[in-house]
Amino acid sequence: MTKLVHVAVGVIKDGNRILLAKRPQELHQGGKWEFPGGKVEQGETTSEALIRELKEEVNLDVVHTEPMMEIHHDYGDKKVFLDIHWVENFSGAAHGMEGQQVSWIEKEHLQQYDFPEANKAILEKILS
Ligand SMILES: Nc1nc2c([nH]c(=O)n2[C@H]2C[C@H](O)[C@@H](COP(=O)(O)OP(=O)(O)OP(=O)(O)O)O2)c(=O)[nH]1
Ligand SMILES: [Mg+2]
Repeated sequence: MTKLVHVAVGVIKDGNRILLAKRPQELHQGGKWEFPGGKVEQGETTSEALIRELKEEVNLDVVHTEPMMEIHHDYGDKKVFLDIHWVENFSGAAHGMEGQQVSWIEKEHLQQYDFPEANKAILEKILS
């Protein structure tokens, strides 16, 4: 049986730009670009998990998140439940706290990046 992971994912918006981070090579789906986020721990809401993860991963102070969409995806070696929120209310400057590359990308250029398979629907929603 493959494990199921509940992930809080943030589509962080600053005007027309969205924040992307590059997944470290050694992780699941490594080398691909992602929307920052991470596993929801026991007792946390998705929003609480996302606020914690965004501080840990990219050093942003987030005040509020807004549910956007949910995606279930089976990678074969891992099943993920992506609980995706919009993040528009934050302060600070984005920095890759774990040494990962982070980049603000214009919406129109997002399709040029290599994302995990599950992210297709997120891209469509951002561009809709
Ligand atoms: N943060 C994030 N994760 C994504 C996206 N798309 C996508 O399929 N995922 C998957 C990749 C991972 O399997 C999982 C994210 O979990 P994570 O970042 O907490 O897990 P991890 O690989 O760092 O840690 P581990 O489970 O290997 O211990 O969700 C995305 O846009 N953002
Ligand atoms: Mg993570």
